[in-house]
Amino acid sequence: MTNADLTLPTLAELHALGPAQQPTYADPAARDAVVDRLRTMPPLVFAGEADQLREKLAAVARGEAFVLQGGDCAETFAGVNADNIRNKLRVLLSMAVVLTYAASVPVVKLGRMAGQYAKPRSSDDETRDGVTLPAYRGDAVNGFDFTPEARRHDPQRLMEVYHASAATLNLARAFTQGGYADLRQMHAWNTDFVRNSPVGARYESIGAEIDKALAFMDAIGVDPDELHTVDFHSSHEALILEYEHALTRTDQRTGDLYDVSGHFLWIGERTRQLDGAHVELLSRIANPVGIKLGPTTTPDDALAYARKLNPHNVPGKLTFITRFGAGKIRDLLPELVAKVDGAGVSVAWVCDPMHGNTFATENGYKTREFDDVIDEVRGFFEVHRSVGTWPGGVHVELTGDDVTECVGGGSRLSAADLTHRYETLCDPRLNRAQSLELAFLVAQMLRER
Ligand SMILES: O=C[C@H](O)[C@H](O)COP(=O)(O)O
Ligand SMILES: C=C(OP(=O)(O)O)C(=O)O
Ligand SMILES: [Mn+2]
Repeated sequence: MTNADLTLPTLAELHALGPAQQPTYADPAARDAVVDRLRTMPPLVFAGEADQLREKLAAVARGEAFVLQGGDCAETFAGVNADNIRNKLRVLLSMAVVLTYAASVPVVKLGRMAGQYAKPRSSDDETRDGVTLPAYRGDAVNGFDFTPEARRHDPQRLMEVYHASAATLNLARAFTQGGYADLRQMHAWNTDFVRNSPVGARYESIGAEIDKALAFMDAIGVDPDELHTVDFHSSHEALILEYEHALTRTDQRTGDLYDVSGHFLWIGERTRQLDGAHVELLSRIANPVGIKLGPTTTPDDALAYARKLNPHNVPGKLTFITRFGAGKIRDLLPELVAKVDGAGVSVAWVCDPMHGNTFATENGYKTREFDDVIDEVRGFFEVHRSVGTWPGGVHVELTGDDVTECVGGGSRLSAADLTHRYETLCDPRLNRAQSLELAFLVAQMLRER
């Protein structure tokens, strides 16, 4: 048994806990109709798949595997097309190959994909040229256009989240199981604009070594399935209670509850109140779950989260995703890790080096400096090394396209360069080259351990 209590609180009971960051729907009857309809929809993922992922994350908690979790800050309905999904998948697959090959460690691949449509925001409103409207909260809630109609919270969008997630998952399953993820295709994942960069060349040279190894295996008649398909899992922040509640179902095999909107769900930094609705809901499900821990998290908080979210201390059930910022991680993380480890809590530790390192440029772009991102990962490795725990993975906001949203990296993007292709609707993502560079640097940190 992975959870404490097999009953599901009602939506009304969850709302009575005063959840943060929820949409305000003007028409409760329209909202209820959407929720009722969602309750009848087939599961997007299967409970058995969530169990398999939990087993893989158990290996991470034991120090035997590494998590690569990545994707957009905010997926969009407009982004549900083959090119966009393929580009994200291939950057993740390329990064996973670099990590697996260069660091000889199994990589658990988790997309921030097929459900990542709802955003918590710092402010409820946005003002432009003296006009104030509700803030954009992700395509799950409202539209990005700065008009009163677009910014209205519309419950019908939850139905669209379901369909967009289904379409994305369907293509991801086809890509990862249907031949495209074959290791022999790894050169094809390297797109032109990266191939001609130093990091692209480095990737191609790993590719040449892998080709040699594959030819050798061919010659001796070894051809394992693992070379042809990839295990890929979906994840998103479980933010909108209506949506996650409607997709929480009892598994016929075990009688346990699963949130079938994704394989892995996490609780965000802004909704991690210990007695709050998000922690309550995710404490009832058997999926592997994560919780973002920012710099205000005390060691006792972390122990309380573990007791609540994983009362039976099941390995692989709980992931702590720390997001302290490069300037704080070395000071604040050691005590947290030491206390959790000392209490015998089984947890996978994952580093989100993005959300503690966001700043605005003088020309008004929300950005992150590539060196800060790397420095936070480095700090994460240092802390785990000093405590004697396993740095279990990274969680990054990235895209498969050649966008200009984060400064720095091999091509030294400057603040002025951000004007070229700044396309995110929420937080700045690493572009494809920056993502591959990060993979090489993390592989090196793993090797040096
Ligand atoms: O993705 C995370 C949050 O939604 C995001 O960082 C909030 O950004 P904001 O401060 O612009 O609202
Ligand atoms: C909202 C996010 O992060 P955090 O909850 O850590 O701020 C996110 O992952 O996009
Ligand atoms: Mn974000």
